[in-house]
Amino acid sequence: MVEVKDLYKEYSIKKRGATHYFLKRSERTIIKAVDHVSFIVNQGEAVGYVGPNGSGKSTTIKMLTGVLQPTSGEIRVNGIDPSKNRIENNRNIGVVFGNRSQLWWDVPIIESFGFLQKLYQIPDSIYKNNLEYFVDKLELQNIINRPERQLSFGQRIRCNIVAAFLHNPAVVYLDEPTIGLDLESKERMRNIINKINKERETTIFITSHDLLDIELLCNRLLIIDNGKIITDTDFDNMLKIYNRKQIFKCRVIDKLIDIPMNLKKDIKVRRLEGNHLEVEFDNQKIDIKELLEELSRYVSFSDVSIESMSIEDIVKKILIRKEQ
Ligand SMILES: Nc1ncnc2c1ncn2[C@@H]1O[C@H](COP(=O)(O)OP(=O)(O)OP(=O)(O)O)[C@@H](O)[C@H]1O
Repeated sequence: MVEVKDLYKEYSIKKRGATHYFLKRSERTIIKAVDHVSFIVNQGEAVGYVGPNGSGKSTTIKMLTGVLQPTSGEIRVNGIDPSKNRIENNRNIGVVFGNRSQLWWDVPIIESFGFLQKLYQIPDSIYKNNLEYFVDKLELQNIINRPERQLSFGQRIRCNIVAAFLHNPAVVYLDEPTIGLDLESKERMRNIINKINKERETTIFITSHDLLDIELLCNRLLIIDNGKIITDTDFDNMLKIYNRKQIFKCRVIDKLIDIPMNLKKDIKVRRLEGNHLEVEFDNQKIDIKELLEELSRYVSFSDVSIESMSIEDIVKKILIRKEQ
């Protein structure tokens, strides 16, 4: 279980023109990277931690893994304070940073795994089982005898996934685990993370700008913006609320009169570019016949389709609504 209470982290950066090594408060700018955040993640949950660039995701993960010390607030991961008991905490957790490796650059991958076995004191039987399982599932047979420096980016990430899961951690943090991967590698990665989460009840805490990762892997979504959690929601519940909103797309043949952004209450123009028109409507309040009648007052159209909102649309909407 991951318990986070009133977590706060500020960075202090030098103002332009400040010259001294020890700076007065007036010579520093304070950035509130994580601003009094609280949440609990139960064992076996898969939580997506999502937000715009600079919203505080990596800073949170660094504090959860014990790399950074909070300015104030409390973290307990299975009862352990990560920054005070880093070694003990490391036995419980696995970490994958999409842009950083935890393997040794010049050493064959299998030897890196061997070092990790010693470091985490993984019993031989567990190590052997896990190694066989991951090598097979991630198709690493032909790469584990080569050093990391000889591997492609995708192969390196796959090896790092194994490194994170070898010691059967209770919690795994994944920071942009599929960044830079091709579609097939992303799918393979998601499948294995999903399987481990379901079969071993490993808690998964994942940040990704690819919201399909979140949609396919998580059952709960935390949205952070400017260091604050603005949404903490069960995924199914969120979809139920937002899937009432649907997107009507069509090709405009002729414009009769200028189309306003808000047609009727609950019908909004999302996009009008060239002859491509997209309209958002609430399917609980507006039926299709009513929508078509309303649109026909402004345009004639063809090639009609209706789609549900993507997770990306929903997150954007939540972020925009918060700004207003
Ligand atoms: N070492 C640092 N020193 C000063 N400010 C920092 C430092 N690291 C991060 N920040 C600032 O803290 C805020 C949060 O950054 P963080 O890296 O946690 O965001 P993020 O949500 O992970 O962003 P991204 O999606 O771009 O990776 C940003 O304003 C960032 O500029």
